Amino acid sequence: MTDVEHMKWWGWGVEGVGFHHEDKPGFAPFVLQAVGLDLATAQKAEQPSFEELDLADPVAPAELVAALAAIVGEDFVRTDAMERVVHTYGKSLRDLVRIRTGDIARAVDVVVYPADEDDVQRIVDAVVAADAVLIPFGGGSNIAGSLEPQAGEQRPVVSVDMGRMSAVIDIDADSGLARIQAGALGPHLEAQLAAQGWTIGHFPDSFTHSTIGGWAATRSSGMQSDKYGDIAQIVRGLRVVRPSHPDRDGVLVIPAIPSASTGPSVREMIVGSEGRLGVITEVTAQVHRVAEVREIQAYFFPNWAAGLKAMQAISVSDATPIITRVSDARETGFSLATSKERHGMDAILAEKVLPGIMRSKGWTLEDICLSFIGFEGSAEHVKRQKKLVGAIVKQHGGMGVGTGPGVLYDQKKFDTPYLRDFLLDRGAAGDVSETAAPWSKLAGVYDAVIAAAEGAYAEIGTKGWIMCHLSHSYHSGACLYFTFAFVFGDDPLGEYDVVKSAIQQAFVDNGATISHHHGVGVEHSPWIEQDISPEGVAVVRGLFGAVDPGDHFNPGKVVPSVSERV
Ligand SMILES: Cc1cc2nc3c(=O)[nH]c(=O)nc-3n(C[C@H](O)[C@H](O)[C@H](O)COP(=O)(O)OP(=O)(O)OC[C@H]3O[C@@H](n4cnc5c(N)ncnc54)[C@H](O)[C@@H]3O)c2cc1C
Repeated sequence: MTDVEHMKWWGWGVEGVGFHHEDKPGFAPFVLQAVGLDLATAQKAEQPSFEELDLADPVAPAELVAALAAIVGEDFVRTDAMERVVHTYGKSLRDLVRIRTGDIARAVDVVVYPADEDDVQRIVDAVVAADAVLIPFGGGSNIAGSLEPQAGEQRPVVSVDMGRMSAVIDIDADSGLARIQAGALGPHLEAQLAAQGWTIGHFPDSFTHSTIGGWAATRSSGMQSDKYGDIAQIVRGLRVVRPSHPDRDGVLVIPAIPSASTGPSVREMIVGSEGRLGVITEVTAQVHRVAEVREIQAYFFPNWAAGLKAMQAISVSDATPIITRVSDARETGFSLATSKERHGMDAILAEKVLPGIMRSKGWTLEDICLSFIGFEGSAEHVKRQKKLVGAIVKQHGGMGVGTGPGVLYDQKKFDTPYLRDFLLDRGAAGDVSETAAPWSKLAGVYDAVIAAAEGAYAEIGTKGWIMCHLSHSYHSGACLYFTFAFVFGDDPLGEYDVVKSAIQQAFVDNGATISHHHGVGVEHSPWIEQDISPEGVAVVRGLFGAVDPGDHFNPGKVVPSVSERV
């Protein structure tokens, strides 16, 4: 036993926890209307059987396994089937479908658990000496195919699980800088920081099952990025282990300097490198004092255009919210459908009074858009922020409805990821694609993506659903986050590819990026040239090739491999 926590081998999160709709009366009718799935009659699939997985024997030369065991001890080198399966995929829809159907083209061979940076250095050197492949593993939550070995990989593949390295090492309270070991999962590092009155302020939806090393390696962004920044801003310093040289160890050290003019930023090269430049062992993160007051306020807008314009106005105003988020009318419908049953005054307010007020304003209820805006700071600061935001909302025809829905949003934000498994159990795919674009292009991107998804559903002959919210606002633009779902036919992955590809292509065709915060992996790399230009890809490929000429570090991710080795 390693005591390192992992998610279910076949799905999201921990065993025994899942999505339930029995207490949400609007959910079943919503799903029926959205994708034609009748939850009353849908057959629920059996939980996949681990014993039925057909896993090839590991390519694990005895000398390599012995060398790794000599570094970390035998208990921390694993070649058993469960460990290999858990470390082979992330949690994208493709991963979930493949794992459920036993489709594992190439599993990792050996899993090793270093205890400290010295172990990592010796593991890296042993892997390179054995001409093997090394894939760093954080929480295994990525959804871009960032972990899977290349299908044709002949060399042994070693997954380096960072889970034993999960400490907050120290906090420089003067500077608000915390040194954190790369394998710390969100709740673990936040608890250690909170014990001393600090927070990292980085809360991706996958927070419970992802690590700070993984966040850095994928250029992650959390729901409070408007105030605390994306991980690229939060990561100030880094330690990264690379192969050692005859005259020095291989630790690349980026000190935590607020800003430097020292040539191209190596820190920026590491952030988003998805394991291709080495193993991140430590991150020095900007942390903040836990705020005195935290409030998530809910607002409604008469339509999407008004909601977008209001978010843009907030982003360039004096207001500094932690979250600005607005859902389109479809996602608003979904949110209302996943609300728990209401009783008494609560029901009367939500179902009669509120719609009555909206109608009296001339709003069409099918067009309304729900928005959450979050505030943190001193009581006085929060009060002022709410006033500033309230005025902007009003100018754009919106209205505030208080903190009630915001409290619910805060409570259930980490539960929603279980929904994908619920749908898959009943023959439906649900997944996400997200992007960012300048404000001037956002409305066009939105329209193009909705049209592209509808075209894709028509192509595969199914009734599909797509909805969107705006989150992560910047001065020049914002992120659009699309969620799509459909009941699949005989070829779930083929059909999924048609929809996902149509959406990704619509991003690049309309001036948006292929990924705002989910990284590239292998799932988004087909569009990387269209995103950063062929010359941009040549630069990235040149970097990876020059510092890893043997193609040992997570080959094939971010930019497709051109190595002859696979
Ligand atoms: C339901 C769901 C919701 C999500 N929500 C968000 C969200 O809100 N925001 C967001 O940004 N992402 C989100 N994600 C995506 C995912 O959680 C992020 O990509 C996350 O940063 C991955 O972290 P991890 O620790 O799980 O890394 P892993 O999945 O284990 O690894 C991801 C990549 O990073 C590399 N890596 C990991 N650790 C290291 C290390 N120590 N050194 C070098 N390379 C390393 C791996 O080799 C791999 O290439 C979501 C995913 C799911 C399934």
